[in-house]
Amino acid sequence: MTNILIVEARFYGAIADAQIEGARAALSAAGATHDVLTVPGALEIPAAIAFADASGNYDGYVALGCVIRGETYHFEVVAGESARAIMALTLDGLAIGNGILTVENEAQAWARARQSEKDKGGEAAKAVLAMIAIKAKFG
Ligand SMILES: Nc1c(NC[C@H](O)[C@H](O)[C@H](O)CO)[nH]c(=O)[nH]c1=O
Ligand SMILES: CC(=O)[C@@H](O)COP(=O)(O)O
Repeated sequence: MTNILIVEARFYGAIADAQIEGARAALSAAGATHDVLTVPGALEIPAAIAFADASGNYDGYVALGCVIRGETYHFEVVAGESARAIMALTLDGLAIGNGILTVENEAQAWARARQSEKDKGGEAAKAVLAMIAIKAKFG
């Protein structure tokens, strides 16, 4: 049984609630089990995944969060560094679906958070399941 850890950054709680619905629906449809771990913000997601991976309990991870541009360069730091660190973990052999939204405003976030044609949470869940299969194919 494939077991996934969803690591959700709840910086924007209502958006996080919508995102996780799509991820959960996709994982359930695929017959995968999952746990949920909550972190404060997107910058904490990569370390939380690394910490959890040490347990050996998970076949893969779904990263969920929402980074909305503000007035300062901090958007680039949070959006860029969370993505870079997640990519580094994948290159270390972890299967991770990155569903962290990096958007200009809340409207763009909502258009991608709910289960709709732009369901990034569901997309990230499907991506990690695909990568688990690819990883298994090559041993
Ligand atoms: N501005 C956003 C943040 N900022 C917080 C950081 O992610 C981090 O928690 C803090 O710097 C402490 O280490 N996080 C988001 O997820 N989304 C944002 O829009
Ligand atoms: C992405 C962020 O860190 C952002 O929400 C912070 O807003 P600001 O750049 O106005 O401090």
